[in-house]
Amino acid sequence: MEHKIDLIGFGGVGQGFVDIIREKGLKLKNDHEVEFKVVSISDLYKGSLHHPDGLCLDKVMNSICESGSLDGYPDQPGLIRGWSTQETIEKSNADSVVEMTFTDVVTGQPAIDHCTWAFSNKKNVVMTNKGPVALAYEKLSKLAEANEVQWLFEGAVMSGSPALRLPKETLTGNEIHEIRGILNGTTNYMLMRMEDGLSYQDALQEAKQLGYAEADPTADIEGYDVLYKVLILANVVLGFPLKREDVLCKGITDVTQSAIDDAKKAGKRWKLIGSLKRTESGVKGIVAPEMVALDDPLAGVSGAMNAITYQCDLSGAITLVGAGAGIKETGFAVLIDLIHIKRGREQEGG
Ligand SMILES: NC(=O)C1=CN([C@@H]2O[C@H](COP(=O)(O)OP(=O)(O)OC[C@H]3O[C@@H](n4cnc5c(N)ncnc54)[C@H](OP(=O)(O)O)[C@@H]3O)[C@@H](O)[C@H]2O)C=CC1
Ligand SMILES: N[C@@H](CC=O)C(=O)O
Repeated sequence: MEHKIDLIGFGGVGQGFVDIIREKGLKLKNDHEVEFKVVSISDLYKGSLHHPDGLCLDKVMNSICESGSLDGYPDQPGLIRGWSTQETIEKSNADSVVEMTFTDVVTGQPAIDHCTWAFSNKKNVVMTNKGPVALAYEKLSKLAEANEVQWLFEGAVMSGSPALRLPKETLTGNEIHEIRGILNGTTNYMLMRMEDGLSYQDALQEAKQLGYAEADPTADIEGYDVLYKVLILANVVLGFPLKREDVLCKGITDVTQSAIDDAKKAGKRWKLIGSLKRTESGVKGIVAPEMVALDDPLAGVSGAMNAITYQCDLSGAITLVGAGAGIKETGFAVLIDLIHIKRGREQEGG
């Protein structure tokens, strides 16, 4: 079965996903009987390409490596250059749109528009962008449902670790009354490197180079990225429409070198924690740094690794530890969502 896709946003994650398809395309075809064909790529500065029969991904990556843009992709009959993102989503022959543009922590745009255009044109959306899920979950879910398409976003929380599919599918039947975890790879990596003696700025620089940080890393260090993940977990896992303004949010900007040294002396370690708790009046969410004791399981989760614990009424506490950020890991999240869409189509007899 062929599954045609548009890639919207072609930065680290987009290119990581393309590399996975280049490496594993044949195996995916053999194991899952699916061939993912990238028919369009649209990026703000790198340009855009569309070919209804599919783009050659080796040539795409050669062009990116040589010029940093898609301009070096060779001409061929049927190739269209220069479509805007809207034209790409509305005019291409793709089955699914993969949205990997930057996460806007105030408006969720332009990614909310990207979803709206895709659903209105009967296209599934897979996304790693957190904005639309955190800010417009109810509205966009309804639009996807009305158009009988799927909206999947496993990569939005803990990149390639199944932080959403685990509670939604494997733990289903439980009542989850509390969720707590380390939900940002950049800050967890920075806190580890600052314990090693690196300055705040050098630690941030490393996290950027490793592809963990947001395009504007203020979102990581001020806690907004965790705030978004907390909103997603509240809406999607707890089914509660928590809003941004309901969550107390504090990042790691006050965690200075001397605060790190004080924690060390006390046999503790700083971690940026996101948590949600059901209360009589709804769901309470908090994002803040905490000093955890070294024997707390969260203390051992280091670097870009993240961890999340779901407190369940039947199965007790279940903790998932895995990558919280990373190019290949987030590319995998896109792949697994696309495989799920393909499985869903099979079940419907499509
Ligand atoms: N990196 C990670 O570990 C993870 C990332 N995510 C999320 O995935 C998304 C992508 O992350 P990542 O690849 O690292 O980020 P990058 O900043 O590397 O890539 C984002 C790309 O989107 C492009 N872009 C921005 N606005 C538009 C637009 N309006 N239309 C088309 N393209 C646009 C940018 O273009 P240009 O640079 O040319 O301006 C850039 O190439 C983000 O939302 C991020 O929050 C989620 C989980 C983990
Ligand atoms: N910037 C984020 C990327 C994944 O969501 C992080 O560091 O966790």
